[in-house]
Amino acid sequence: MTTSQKAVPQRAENAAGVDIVLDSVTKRYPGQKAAAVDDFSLTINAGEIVVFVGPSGCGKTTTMRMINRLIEPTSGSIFIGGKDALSIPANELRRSIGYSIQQAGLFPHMTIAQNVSMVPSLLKWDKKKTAARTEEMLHLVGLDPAIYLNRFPRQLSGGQQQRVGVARALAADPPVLLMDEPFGAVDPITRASLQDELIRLHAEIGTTIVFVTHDFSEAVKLGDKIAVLGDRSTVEQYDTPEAILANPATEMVAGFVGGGALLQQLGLVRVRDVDLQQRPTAHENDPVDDLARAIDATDDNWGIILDDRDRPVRWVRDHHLRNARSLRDNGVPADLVSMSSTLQQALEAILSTGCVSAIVTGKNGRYEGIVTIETLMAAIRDIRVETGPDAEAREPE
Ligand SMILES: Nc1ncnc2c1ncn2[C@@H]1O[C@H](COP(=O)(O)OP(=O)(O)OP(=O)(O)O)[C@@H](O)[C@H]1O
Repeated sequence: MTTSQKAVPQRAENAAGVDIVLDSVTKRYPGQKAAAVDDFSLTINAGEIVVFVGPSGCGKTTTMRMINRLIEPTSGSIFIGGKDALSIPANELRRSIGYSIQQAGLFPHMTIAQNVSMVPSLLKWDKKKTAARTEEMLHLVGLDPAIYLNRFPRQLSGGQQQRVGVARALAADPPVLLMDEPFGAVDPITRASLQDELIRLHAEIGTTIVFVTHDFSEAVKLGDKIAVLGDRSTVEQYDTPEAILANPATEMVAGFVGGGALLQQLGLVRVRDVDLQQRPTAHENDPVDDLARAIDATDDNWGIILDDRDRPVRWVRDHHLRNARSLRDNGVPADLVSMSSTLQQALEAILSTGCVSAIVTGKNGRYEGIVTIETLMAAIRDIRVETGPDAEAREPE
């Protein structure tokens, strides 16, 4: 195991989500000649995160919104958990599908408690159950109910509002969650930590998630599968991030990810050639509280335990440390890459374990830092600039 937000806790075996099947779905907006979504077919397996990624205007949002019928398809069928979504009254359908959008879409005049409890209230859950669920949801997204329940959205940061948006979308325990660029409006650091939160949350609840983004690195990080969409929601490729990175099916997909040649080029760059990130570390005999505090002070929620020769042995998440008396035997054994590993090896380590980062060791196996999927995406971007079609024509600096 390499270190990972994505791998911990392990995905629920009995996924709570349901299959979604879109069969020849077409949407033609009134007055439009061409369809916005043309004959779209895709099966989304229960409990998976599937990311729709593609250029602006290609039809991602339209496709997603047809699943909860915020947009009615012109033709085609949609089955959710085997039920014909088009034959269920739209309001009823929407209560069974969580929906989270950019800037959270919270009601500004309602408290956080009222926002989160909206769907349970509509479903006429009793007050006690609703209140308990609201608190549970805030805990789940990392917000202390004692502090936030009675606040209004304007009294929260953008990232906190986004967390409340996710809590609201999941409050009634829907088997399906639709997320339309939910993290598009927050800064990159908050965004990375919201992505990590989503991975953790999904592993706990097993909901089927359909996620729309423009950002391929976000798709790689979050997706069990990625659907790369072209014009009118044509499915250019639908596969795991690993398979898409290794074998882009079309030129358009290759344009998004850089192609197989690029992967080989990743094999030419060493881990020592990129900027490593850091996470809090502690030795096995150090006080638990010190590491817990150091982790708390970061935007991520994990750290690394070293042996007495500074070699990484395990990594821990904040929850591993709650009530722990010692760092010894705490956490998850770490798989490692070295400073001389290639970025391709680091990528393989990350992808083969479904992780989002790998711990790096240097001389004598000592801890040096971590490589994340973002580091690799940045390296890919650099390689593209250096070797892209315009590279030769460029003036030397
Ligand atoms: N209500 C509408 N009426 C008419 N045309 C629309 C409507 N909504 C979207 N469209 C058109 O349908 C096409 C697909 O739009 P859609 O919003 O689904 O794309 P998208 O891939 O989600 O785009 P973006 O990434 O920019 O949000 C676009 O050409 C858009 O102009």
